[in-house]
Amino acid sequence: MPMHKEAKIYVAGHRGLVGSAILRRLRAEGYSNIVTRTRQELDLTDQRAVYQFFEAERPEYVFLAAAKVGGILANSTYPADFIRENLLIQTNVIDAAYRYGVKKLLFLGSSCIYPKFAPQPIKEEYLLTGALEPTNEPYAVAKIAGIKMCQAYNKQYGTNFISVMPTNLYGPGDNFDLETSHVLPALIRKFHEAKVAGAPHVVIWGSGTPRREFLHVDDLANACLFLMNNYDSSEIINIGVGEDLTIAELANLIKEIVGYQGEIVFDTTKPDGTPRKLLDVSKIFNLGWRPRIRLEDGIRSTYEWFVRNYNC
Ligand SMILES: NC(=O)C1=CN([C@@H]2O[C@H](COP(=O)(O)OP(=O)(O)OC[C@H]3O[C@@H](n4cnc5c(N)ncnc54)[C@H](OP(=O)(O)O)[C@@H]3O)[C@@H](O)[C@H]2O)C=CC1
Ligand SMILES: C[C@H]1O[C@H](OP(=O)(O)OP(=O)(O)OC[C@H]2O[C@@H](n3cnc4c(=O)[nH]c(N)nc43)[C@H](O)[C@@H]2O)[C@@H](O)[C@@H](O)C1=O
Repeated sequence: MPMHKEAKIYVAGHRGLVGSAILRRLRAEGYSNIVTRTRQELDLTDQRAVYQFFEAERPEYVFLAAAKVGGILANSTYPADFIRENLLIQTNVIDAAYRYGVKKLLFLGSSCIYPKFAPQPIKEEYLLTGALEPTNEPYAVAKIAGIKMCQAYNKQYGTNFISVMPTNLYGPGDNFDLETSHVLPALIRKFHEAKVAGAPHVVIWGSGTPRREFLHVDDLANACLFLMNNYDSSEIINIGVGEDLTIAELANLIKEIVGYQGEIVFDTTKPDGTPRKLLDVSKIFNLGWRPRIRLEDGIRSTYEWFVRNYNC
């Protein structure tokens, strides 16, 4: 059953890339009873605080978009933080959702849960059929635990917790820190700063040959609301666009959009990560959902957002 417009909805992680987009979308669609807490107000790794919050607020629906998130370097530098914080946050929120009678919860997984060498495009059924990519294995193991926890609670307690697997995301509100960000915001920043400084070249990590798929976060938010209102299965479901490109192609596209004239240099001492990560999106497409924002348009608007918000 779809959420009614006055339903009490908790968006966990509402200041992040995904949570802020879900909040925008909920407000745009007229949902008026939305609960949020900053990390300062509610640390989701603190079980007691999470139970107290659910007991006091009694949300009917939960979008679980709070997590420890980062790009390839952050994941490989802080594996302990990635597994610990994600296990704690998701365990606390999923368990509290069960204990305090949440009608439906949407858990955000990630495409990195699939085997490193999964056949392409990646179908949902490939989960746990092979070894994971080492640069983000602890994060992926935490996400897989979250999926299994939702499924186990549905089976044992009859809850309605769904798990969605988005591909790589980007958009307004992304993390542009060069040490911890994902590739797309990192390249926007690198090309912009090189243009402003008149630098002769921009360094791209790895060989440029890995392929990635990119989904604008406003499309992702749209998909999350669509699934919250139309999907009631324990089976995981992919969210993507169904097309990918190489990191070198992405770099050239961003270079052109930013208007940078210099060279691109590849630093092959940095990891490539998974060689290819293209999701099979036939399941969500068959339900009637489609992304709307073309990659080039999405990068252009995200670049404009970056320039406005980073004061450069
Ligand atoms: N970005 C991507 O490319 C992809 C993301 N996803 C998934 O989407 C979800 C959201 O990711 P994204 O929006 O990119 O991440 P962000 O880092 O942008 O946002 C994460 C949010 O979680 C909050 N948070 C983190 N730790 C805690 C804590 N201990 N207590 C309370 N709040 C906390 C952060 O709060 P604060 O702002 O205070 O730090 C922030 O609002 C994650 O589950 C991620 O795995 C899936 C696929 C791709
Ligand atoms: C969403 C997903 O995101 C991560 O996996 P990833 O897709 O490998 O992440 P990424 O965006 O950081 O890199 C993609 C590719 O791009 C190359 N690359 C080039 N130059 C830069 C660069 O400047 N920064 C970054 N970060 N990467 C660069 C980089 O070497 C790699 O080949 C995991 O957190 C994983 O857990 C997860 O869920």
